[in-house]
Amino acid sequence: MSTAKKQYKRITVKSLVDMKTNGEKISMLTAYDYTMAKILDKAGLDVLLVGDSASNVMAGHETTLPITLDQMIYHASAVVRAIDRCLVVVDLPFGSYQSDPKEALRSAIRIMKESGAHSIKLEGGKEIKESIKRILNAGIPVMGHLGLTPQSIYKFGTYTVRAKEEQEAEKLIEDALMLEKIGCFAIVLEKVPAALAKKVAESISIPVIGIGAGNGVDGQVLVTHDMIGMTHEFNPRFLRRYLDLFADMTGAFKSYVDDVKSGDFPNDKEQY
Ligand SMILES: Nc1nc(=O)c2c([nH]1)NC[C@@H]1CN(c3ccc(C(=O)N[C@@H](CCC(=O)O)C(=O)O)cc3)CN21
Ligand SMILES: CC(C)C(=O)C(=O)O
Ligand SMILES: [Mg+2]
Repeated sequence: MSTAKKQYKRITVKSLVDMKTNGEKISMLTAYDYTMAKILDKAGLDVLLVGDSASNVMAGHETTLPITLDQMIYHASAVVRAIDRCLVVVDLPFGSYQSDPKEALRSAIRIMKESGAHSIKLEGGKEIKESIKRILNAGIPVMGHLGLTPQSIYKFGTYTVRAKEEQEAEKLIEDALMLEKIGCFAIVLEKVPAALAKKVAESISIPVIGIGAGNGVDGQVLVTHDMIGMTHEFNPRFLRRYLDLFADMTGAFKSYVDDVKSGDFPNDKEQY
């Protein structure tokens, strides 16, 4: 009897670099739970990001700062249980890596060991170079994140577009080159001018994945709940909404309330 196994083409950090080399764009969305991750994996996404945006989207906080390492591990382990194909990247949350390289490595190891994820992402450039090197030395793939870095929101005060000025743009390019040099497998570029993002993508061999960074980069990422219209009153220019689930779901919930109140639900067939 044949023992045919299901063959899944799993996405690895190597596949992403190959995609850039072959000119194939990389698709990435956020996932925080099993059910959504299952749908995203089946739909053919390349990368799932367990983003610290879970702090906003899942828990209702105003910023990403409050979410804890334990909470990120809880979200990441649910996502990992759902996937057959996607590469899973997990954000190191605020406060879990900024103190020193040893703390950063400890946090990264906890994510890898306790969630089964494949890689981690940290916000920042040269300020956290030693931490990134330490994590990479342990064999953990690292994705960088430059431009708008929401964990530093209180340093800037706004979510406006970053690196519009020459000096900031130069630092961003230097940081991107450094992240490539020390061995990161990809970089997220958030809310920077399209021309700058294109220049960065053309200057390095690792993939640049943009959010609000134009079409000259190697892939795109959005927050899933934003692109399916579940979140409300978040309308940055870079967001394309593919569904209006806030309205559709509200309609469904209203119908359920009506059906319960009227006694229409359950009917004869919906009982024992
Ligand atoms: N739901 C959600 N979606 C996200 O994309 C997201 C989060 N949460 N939480 C963490 C970060 C924060 N991010 C943000 C936040 C705000 C803007 C933004 O463009 N805000 C305003 C403009 C602000 C300004 O110009 O001062 C907007 O146009 O909505 C962009 C990305 C991206 N991330
Ligand atoms: C917006 C993306 C890149 C992110 O870091 C997150 O969802 O936390
Ligand atoms: Mg994040």
